[in-house]
Amino acid sequence: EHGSGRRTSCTAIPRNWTLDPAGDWHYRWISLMVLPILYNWVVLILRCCFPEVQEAHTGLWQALDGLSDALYLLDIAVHCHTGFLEDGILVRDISRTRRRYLGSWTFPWDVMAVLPTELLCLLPGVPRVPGVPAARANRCLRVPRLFEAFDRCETRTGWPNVFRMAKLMLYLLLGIHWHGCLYFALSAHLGLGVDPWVCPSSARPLRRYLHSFYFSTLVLTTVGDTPTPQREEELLFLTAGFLLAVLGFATITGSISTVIVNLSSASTAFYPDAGPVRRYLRAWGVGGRLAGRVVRWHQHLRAQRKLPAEWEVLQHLPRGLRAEVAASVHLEALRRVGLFRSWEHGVLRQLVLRLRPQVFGPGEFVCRRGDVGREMYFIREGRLAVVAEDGVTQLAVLGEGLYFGEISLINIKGNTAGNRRTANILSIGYSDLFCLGKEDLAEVLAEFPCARAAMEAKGRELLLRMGQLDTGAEAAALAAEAEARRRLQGLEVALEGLQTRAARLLAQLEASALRMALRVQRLEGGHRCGVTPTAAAAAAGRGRGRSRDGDGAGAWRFGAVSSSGPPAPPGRPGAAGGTR
Ligand SMILES: Nc1ncnc2c1ncn2[C@@H]1O[C@@H]2COP(=O)(O)O[C@H]2[C@H]1O
Repeated sequence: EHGSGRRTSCTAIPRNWTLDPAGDWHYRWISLMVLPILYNWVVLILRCCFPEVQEAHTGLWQALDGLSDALYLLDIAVHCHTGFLEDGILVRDISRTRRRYLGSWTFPWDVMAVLPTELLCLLPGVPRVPGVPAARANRCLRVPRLFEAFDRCETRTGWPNVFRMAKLMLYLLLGIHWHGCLYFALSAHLGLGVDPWVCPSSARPLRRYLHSFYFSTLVLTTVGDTPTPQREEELLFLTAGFLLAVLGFATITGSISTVIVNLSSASTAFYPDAGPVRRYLRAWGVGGRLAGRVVRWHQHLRAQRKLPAEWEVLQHLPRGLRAEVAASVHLEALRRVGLFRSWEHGVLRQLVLRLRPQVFGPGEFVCRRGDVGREMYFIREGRLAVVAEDGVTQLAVLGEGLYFGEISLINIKGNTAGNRRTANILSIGYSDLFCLGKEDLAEVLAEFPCARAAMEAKGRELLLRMGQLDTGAEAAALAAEAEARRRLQGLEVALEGLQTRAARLLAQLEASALRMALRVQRLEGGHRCGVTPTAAAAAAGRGRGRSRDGDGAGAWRFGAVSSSGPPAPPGRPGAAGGTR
């Protein structure tokens, strides 16, 4: 979590260390900060309203107050050293994190929460009570940090709904605690035990507190079974309490019901709801055994924790993360499929995203002979029978780690059924399958010719056994394939020969162009100061370049002898002057 390795001379902590706001250490720290904040929220009001509690343990309160203040101050330092995200990158520069915190809205609140307001008691005229609790009321201003800690914990915990319930209960208890303390303060102001409504004058502070807490529970839970208020102050206090109960408690109980609804909706997100299907069946008058099978199928999913709708649950995750989650859940099961055993981890991770879990109940046909094949299946759990045309005779039983339904998808030569199912497949008990679509299978097999070969070999064997392989057609297809391959090879060889010939012709053309240039130079040499061999060669070279561009022989214009002359080759000053 450190910004750099620079260390102070007296401590092992680097001076410019920073915390990652999403990291573990930050989480631990804000979880720790819950304690002093709750301490101030619970104890200050208690000490204010129950002076005997304050006086009985003055030393303890002073020590705890000091500790809470130290944590508050330390939290400001932690704030200054907490990184932040900018363009998705964590900024760990201390000067920037500090500047950001000082400019944030929380900073003034944090400072106000640690101001030593109890020093006001030292002013002349103010009664000198050590650690006056009311003067420390500003310590309750740290509550945003408490909410931050709760939010973080809610996202991290594996039991968010339990946590939400616990949080609501805490708010509830805190509300009753504050109301009880205020009730006792009012009772003490009016006189303890002067009428049935106020707190009785009991000797023990615990008893007084418990009575107040009980009274407030009755008021705030709107039970209302309290003694009738006698005085105006009592009437006002009770009315305010009931109003608070209506508003606050309605909110809290509403939140609790939301949590409960969330609990049930979380499970319906995992498992399909049987209700609508049952209502649909009832609406169409479908009952009896079929409706029973539908109900039993839904029950099986819940009882065995089978999640056929898991992709809907994961759909909002980015693809890479989804692949990792799916792989961590299903990879072990995929490894048990013989076909995949030798496949690489990365490939299986890609494959797992294409697989759809499906659960079939007892006696259900997964596919029927003659249907067009659109997907194949890998058996994760369960037993399935290959059933003869009579629908009863079992030709084979397939179990965990095997696959079926591939023959109609992979176009085996000589397969008389074409793209139609060659057999009936019946689920004997409940079968948990992975389903792979035809297009997805084609893509996977294109990447893995070995897997295709293995599948084709197995499929051929089955077709042969079932008498659905036309060996003549297979041989003809193989021969046609071999012939096509042979022709293709022939065409490739011919093409290669043509390319060689074309290259040779081009070379000949260039050579003759060069020869011609030299001859022209020699012919002109007698009359004028002629073209140098170098310039002629350069001109020939230019001609070569053109002819390659497709300009052909027409591009040769004896540039070497034109009035402008060819440009001088780089690095040879004076060469241009030597063209004539
Ligand atoms: N005798 C058999 N033993 C095992 N599996 C079979 C047998 N006959 C057919 N199958 C499988 O059942 C599947 C039915 O659909 P397909 O024809 O697509 O592919 C078939 C094979 O995968």
